[in-house]
Amino acid sequence: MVAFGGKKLRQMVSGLGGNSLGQVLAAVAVTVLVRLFSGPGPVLPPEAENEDHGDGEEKDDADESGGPVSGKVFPVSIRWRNISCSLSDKSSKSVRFLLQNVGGEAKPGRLLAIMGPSGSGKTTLLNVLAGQLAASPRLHLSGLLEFNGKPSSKRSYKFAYVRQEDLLFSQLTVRETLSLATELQLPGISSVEERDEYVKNLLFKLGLVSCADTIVGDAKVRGISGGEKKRLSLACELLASPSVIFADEPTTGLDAFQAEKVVETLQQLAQEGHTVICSIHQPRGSVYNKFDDIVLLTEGSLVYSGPARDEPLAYFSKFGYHCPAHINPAEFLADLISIDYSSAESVYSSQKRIDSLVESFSERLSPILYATPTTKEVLHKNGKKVGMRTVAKKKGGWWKQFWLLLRRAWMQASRDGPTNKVRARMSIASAVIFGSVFWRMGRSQTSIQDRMGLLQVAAINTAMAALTKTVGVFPKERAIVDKERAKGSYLLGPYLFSKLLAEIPIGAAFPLMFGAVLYPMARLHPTLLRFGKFCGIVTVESFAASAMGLTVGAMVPTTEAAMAVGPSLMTVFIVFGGYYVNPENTPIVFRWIPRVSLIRWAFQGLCINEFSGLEFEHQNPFDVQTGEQALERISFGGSKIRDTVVAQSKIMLFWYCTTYLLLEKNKPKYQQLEPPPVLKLHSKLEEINPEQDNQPQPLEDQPVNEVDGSNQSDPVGSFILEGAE
Ligand SMILES: Nc1ncnc2c1ncn2[C@@H]1O[C@H](COP(=O)(O)OP(=O)(O)OP(=O)(O)O)[C@@H](O)[C@H]1O
Repeated sequence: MVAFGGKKLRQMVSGLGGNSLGQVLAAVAVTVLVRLFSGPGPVLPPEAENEDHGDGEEKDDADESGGPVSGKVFPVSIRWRNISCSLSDKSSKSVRFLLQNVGGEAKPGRLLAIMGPSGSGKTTLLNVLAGQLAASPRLHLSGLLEFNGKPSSKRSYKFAYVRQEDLLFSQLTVRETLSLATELQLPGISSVEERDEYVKNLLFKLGLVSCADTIVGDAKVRGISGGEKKRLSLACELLASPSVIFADEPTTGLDAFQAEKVVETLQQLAQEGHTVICSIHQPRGSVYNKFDDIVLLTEGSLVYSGPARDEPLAYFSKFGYHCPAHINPAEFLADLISIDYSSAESVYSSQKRIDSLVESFSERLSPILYATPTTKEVLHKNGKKVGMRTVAKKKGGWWKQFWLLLRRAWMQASRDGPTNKVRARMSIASAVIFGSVFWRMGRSQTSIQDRMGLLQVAAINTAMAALTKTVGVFPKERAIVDKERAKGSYLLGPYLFSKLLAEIPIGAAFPLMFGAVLYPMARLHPTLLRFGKFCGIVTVESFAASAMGLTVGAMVPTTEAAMAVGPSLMTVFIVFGGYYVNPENTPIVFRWIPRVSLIRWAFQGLCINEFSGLEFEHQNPFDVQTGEQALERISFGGSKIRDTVVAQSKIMLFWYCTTYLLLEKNKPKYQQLEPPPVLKLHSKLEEINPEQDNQPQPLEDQPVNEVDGSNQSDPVGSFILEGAE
């Protein structure tokens, strides 16, 4: 093992001149500064805030739904009752209700908006309905949820979940995004012409024709607009032929025009037979008028659930709250159910008003009768047609997936000009700075330590550059991949393998640039073969560091966490990088680290490449005369460059396998929906008063599940659910 640490290092420093250590420290400091000031990190897809993944769907039900372009949709009604979601705080032993006894209904052909002030529970309810509420031991979720009269555990329909953040590859054009998604998700469309036609129809349907050949873009390169991104996300989701479309705040961050276009698209999809549910904060009047139904939430409680437009205004006017003429009803409703924090009295009075509205509505267990219930005829009509035009859902084979993903990964990596420019500038800048610090090293005794110092910082710089690039990008890309894999678009193997291959040419370019500038400047061992080996060693090290970055990105949920974990982990490998500490002098538990440190192996390879065959000027008999003697002093004598390559390959393989296993294991988990306490349910059912004004139908009378003809209103039996997936 390395014997060149601790005391020997001090001896060397004093023996070979203190300047060398100063140079090393200066070079390390420069590395850090270059990293800090070399501009923003690379960006792949647009920023992802919620790491909530996986658009769930029933994969075995492909034949039930028509293709998105055909317009034939399998109709699905959703009903929910007594949905409560509580969050327990162990420290204070308190329980906070995020949702309390919420009920409602969404029907095919109708656009339902979940509205309410910020923090009222809109997203929570949407996630519950989609079975996508992230699992947490602090959460407790109970209630009744059924789809076409069947418990949610037995649902057999497809749904799309359009998230607030748009998870798209930034360097692909709109057409390429859809075309690749079609190839991956619908391999049944085999001919290019057919696929182009399919994509063309989708572009037309979603109003994306004018931007079809524009790249999606990101924070660095302007691409399509926010509204277009949202519609592209919708288009990608429609490929799965969903019956139900969930959209979480689809208008957030959009200007009024774009917001209206997005809601118009949702309305159009609803009119084609999809059941569309979206959460929305405070829509403008023209947007509000596009909703067929609304659910109004405040502080997790229901204030109104039923038809939109004039009905809620009529309902609230019964309590003396009249919407003034020419006022946006959405604004009126938002004001009505928001707490006014302007003064103590206003807080008290608005809270009182909200409490009484919640209480009034809770007295009606079932929501107000929907204006245009879907008839049996419509459901059967649509139901019969589906399947005929369904595109075969059999996924393409391993190699087909691999080639498609390789194409996509290559387009993403090679077109990302700003990121590649930043990386190239960073590589050249660090090489120039190190080259200047270690300018034209001679063959004096002091140059031995200079050389070692330079090779160590070169190994550190290469590893850190590759690691930071990967951890900065991969968590975001993982969100897209998780989403696509949840749809069953492809397997993990082809994805990882294609990513590895696509990134080889670009990943190799930067260490090569670094080596090409640094090598002559520092006047390292001056033969072409040694130069080639130097570049080869740093390139292999760079790939090993990238592989480690993938593992970190697969292990933690966000880019920020990966940025914290990755460099910290690398610091351990730097400490045991072969230069700073002799592992023999460390506690036994740490002595294995150098064997797995990619920095140490790179350093060892670079030292062997540099020192073997070199001769140094010497005056004293104890001076180092040859490179081999210098290698002996750091315990690298007798080692070969091949050892480095083999060890780095093993390290790389280890990190790739770990990434694979982590990605397989770290699938998102969702909160289970438990049935509400039976007694509570019974007592609530007994409270139903069919005589009440505006009273919705009692559960027994509600027309649901016309598709299979069964009576879905079985008040207890069919309501006992096992919860979302
Ligand atoms: N897993 C969770 N852990 C802790 N608090 C949570 C969790 N999920 C939701 N909340 C809290 O529940 C409340 C409702 O959140 P939710 O995101 O559903 O509100 P929202 O109406 O969608 O708000 P906004 O319009 O601001 O997005 C918030 O106060 C939120 O902090």
